[in-house]
Amino acid sequence: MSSKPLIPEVQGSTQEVAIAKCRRAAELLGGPCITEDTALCFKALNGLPGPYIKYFMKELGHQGLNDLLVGFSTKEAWALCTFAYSAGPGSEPILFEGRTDGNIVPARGSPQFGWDAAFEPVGTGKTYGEMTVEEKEKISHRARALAKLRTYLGSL
Ligand SMILES: O=c1nc[nH]c2c1ncn2[C@H]1C[C@H](O)[C@@H](COP(=O)(O)OP(=O)(O)OP(=O)(O)O)O1
Ligand SMILES: [Mg+2]
Repeated sequence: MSSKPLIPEVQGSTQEVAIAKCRRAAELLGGPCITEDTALCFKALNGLPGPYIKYFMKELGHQGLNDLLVGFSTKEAWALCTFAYSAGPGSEPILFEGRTDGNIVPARGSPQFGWDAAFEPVGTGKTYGEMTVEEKEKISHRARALAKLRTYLGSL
C-alpha cells in the first residue's frame, strides 16, 4: 500500500520515536511534559537494536545480546538516552541526548536493571551492573542527557 497508513506504528530513529512519544504525551496530558527513552546501539549492527532494545532484552536476555554479535569483530556499543520536552500540545518537542560509549560483554554484576550487566563503558573496567549508583551517575548516558535538559530548563 503506498498511501500513508491511518494508524501510525512508530518505528524509526531514536529521535523520531522520542518526538512521537513526547508529542502524544503532551496531547494526553494537555500541558507541558518530559518523556525519556533509552536506546542501546551496536556498532556492528549500524546502531540496532537502538530504540527497540527493550524487546530484544526481554526476549533474548544478556546472553542473547552477546550472541547477536558472534561473528562480528567489534563488540562496541553506545547507550543513548533521549529526554524530550514539550511546552504543551502542538508545541514541537525539543530533544536532549546523552551518550556513553562501551562494549557488550558477558554479564557481570547485578542483573536486576535492564542490560546494565552486559554493558561495560569504555575505560571503566566495570559493567554498569558492577557500579554503585554514584559511579554510574558520573558517566551514564542518562546523567549526560539530564544535565543538558537541566541547563535548558534553567535558561527558560
Ligand atoms: O541505564 C540503563 N541500564 C540498563 N538498562 C536500561 C537503562 N535504561 C533503560 N534500560 C532498559 C529498560 C528497557 O528495557 C530498555 C529501554 O528503555 P525504554 O525504551 O526507556 O523503556 P521503558 O521500559 O522505559 O518503556 P517506554 O519508555 O517505552 O515506556 O532499556
Ligand atoms: Mg522509558
